[in-house]
Amino acid sequence: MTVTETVADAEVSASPAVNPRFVRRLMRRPLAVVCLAYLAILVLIAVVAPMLMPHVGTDRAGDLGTALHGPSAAHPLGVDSLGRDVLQRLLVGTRVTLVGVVEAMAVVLALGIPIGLVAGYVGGKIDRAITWLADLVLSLPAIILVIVVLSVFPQSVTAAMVTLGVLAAPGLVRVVRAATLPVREQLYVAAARVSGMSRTYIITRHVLPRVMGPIVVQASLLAAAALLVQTGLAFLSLIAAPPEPSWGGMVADGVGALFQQPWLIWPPGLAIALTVLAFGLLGDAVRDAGTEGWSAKSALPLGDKRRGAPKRASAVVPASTDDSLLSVRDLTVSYATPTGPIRAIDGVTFDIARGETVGVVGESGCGKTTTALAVIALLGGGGRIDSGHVLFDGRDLAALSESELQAVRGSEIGYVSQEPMVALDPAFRIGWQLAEAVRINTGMSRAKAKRRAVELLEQVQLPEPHLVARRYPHELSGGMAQRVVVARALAGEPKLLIADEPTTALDVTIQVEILDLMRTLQRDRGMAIMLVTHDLGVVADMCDRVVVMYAGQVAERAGVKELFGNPHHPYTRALLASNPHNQHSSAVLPTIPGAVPMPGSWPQGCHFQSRCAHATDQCGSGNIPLLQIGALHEARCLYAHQIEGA
Ligand SMILES: Nc1ncnc2c1ncn2[C@@H]1O[C@H](COP(=O)(O)OP(=O)(O)OP(=O)(O)O)[C@@H](O)[C@H]1O
Repeated sequence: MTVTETVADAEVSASPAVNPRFVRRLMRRPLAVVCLAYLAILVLIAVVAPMLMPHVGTDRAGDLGTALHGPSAAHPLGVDSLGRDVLQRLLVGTRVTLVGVVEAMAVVLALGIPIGLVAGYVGGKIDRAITWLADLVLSLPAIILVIVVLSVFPQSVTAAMVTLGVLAAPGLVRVVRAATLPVREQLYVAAARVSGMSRTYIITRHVLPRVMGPIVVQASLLAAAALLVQTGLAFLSLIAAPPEPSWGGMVADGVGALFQQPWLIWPPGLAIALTVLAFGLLGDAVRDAGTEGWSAKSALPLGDKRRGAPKRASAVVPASTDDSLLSVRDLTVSYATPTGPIRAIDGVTFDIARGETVGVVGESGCGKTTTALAVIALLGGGGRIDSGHVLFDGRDLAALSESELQAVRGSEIGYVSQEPMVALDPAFRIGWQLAEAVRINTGMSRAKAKRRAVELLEQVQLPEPHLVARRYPHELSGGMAQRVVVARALAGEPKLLIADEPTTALDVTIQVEILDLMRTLQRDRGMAIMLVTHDLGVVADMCDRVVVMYAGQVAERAGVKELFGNPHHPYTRALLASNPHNQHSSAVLPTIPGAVPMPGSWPQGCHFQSRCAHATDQCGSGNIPLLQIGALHEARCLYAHQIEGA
């Protein structure tokens, strides 16, 4: 048996919902076991008791001579005011009580979970509309509406409990929405989108399992509330009319005979209290067992900047250069802020040819990540492409719909982020996550996709790939996790790999290994790479061409040797001078005074002028164009031709 066949049998496809580890964790909790056993017995009683004792539901009276007798051998829980056996009525009354709870909960869950997930995940206007509607429904007086419904459907348990379910669902909607918001920002959700997965698939596979904890807790509280409302309505004889036994009705009987036989309220009262307690304690135990297995590392938020970019109408699309795989043309991106939109990317243009590695460099805040995310339309936090084109293999990605983009992401463009640990879903085994990406991007069968997952792990040089496939993300080191993320990016055999600082979170020796791996994969597959990095050493080592970005603009672009040997923009020169790789003496490392201006506070004219030793008055007026220095060399500086050599 080969390594790949072994994993096909392995637990690659285990999902948290059926995860035996979860069941084991739950069963380790004595309270959970007791509550489960109690509720299981109740369900059994609800099913069996009415069948074994059909007369109990219709008996208007029993032996009146024994009425209000306390517990005895013949009647272990005593006799009610009409001479009927309390134990029998309690057992048969379980059905109507539980059916009411199940009906209400079915409605609450069927409405609350999907609507809450959509509100939290999709956001925007849909979220606002759902939240408004939920608040409106929650402000309605539930009990009064239930009573109004009962006036139309007298004594109908179903009508009462369905109405209650509809009125209680907004509470669950709010909880699910609130739990979905942070999950939506997780890198592994963005990674799933980059892998080409549909919105519905991501919501059900990646978001829903992570919000199950709050759902279970809220559902258990709502079940307890539904039980109390149901028994309350029965107490008032609004549902389950006598002689039908119900726990609420039995409490009412007990209250009627409180002074002659106070014992009568104890059996139904205790049954109600214990069942409410069981729902609550079980909910807590399920939540704790479910979250215990997740790695704390997975909780790192993605940050504001990685969510879907709105689609933009296509204008006249310029042609890309002949051999270009990716041609970014005059790309302008802005972020919505409380004070209005601010421009973060201003007219960025560059090309990446097939099989070529292009480095995008610049200080923090220059717009490298925004540019990378705009290419695959994964801008977040109110980011949108205002103008420009992202021409990829003949199509303008900036004008495609979300579903068209799904077909490109993952299968044609892979994405590797800087935080491998949070780019993997902590709830799934590595093999499952890779197989899922393979299946979605290639349409392979499940069995083939599992084998391909292990092949990919072999290709990224992970030792014992079949064992790695069985592990969860928190069981991997940072370097291993980044190899897995690279493997997943390769699942669809992309033509372009966007690597956004792929080694930043790794230590130095692992950085070298990951870069070597990317180089090897690129050579073997002829894939193009867009490498976003701060590290000029990495650029020199890996790239064919370089795009230097400063404050949202391209400051200079050239072939790597040309740029390092003959930089013409003062910013490029300053960056190279402050590069520790260039320092051969023990002299103090030069730094660039000042800081990159924030979007919204860019100066008129040259964005670099306030930090530039060559700046003149002329630099502060008008747009500074990119000047041609050589065939493939341009710099955005009025004095570019006067500035020579490194
Ligand atoms: N959601 C957002 N809302 C407002 N401004 C944002 C948002 N995301 C990013 N920005 C701003 O856009 C600018 C460019 O950010 P970006 O992350 O693209 O820069 P970067 O060069 O990739 O930086 P780093 O190397 O630190 O990742 C920054 O000034 C940043 O503060």
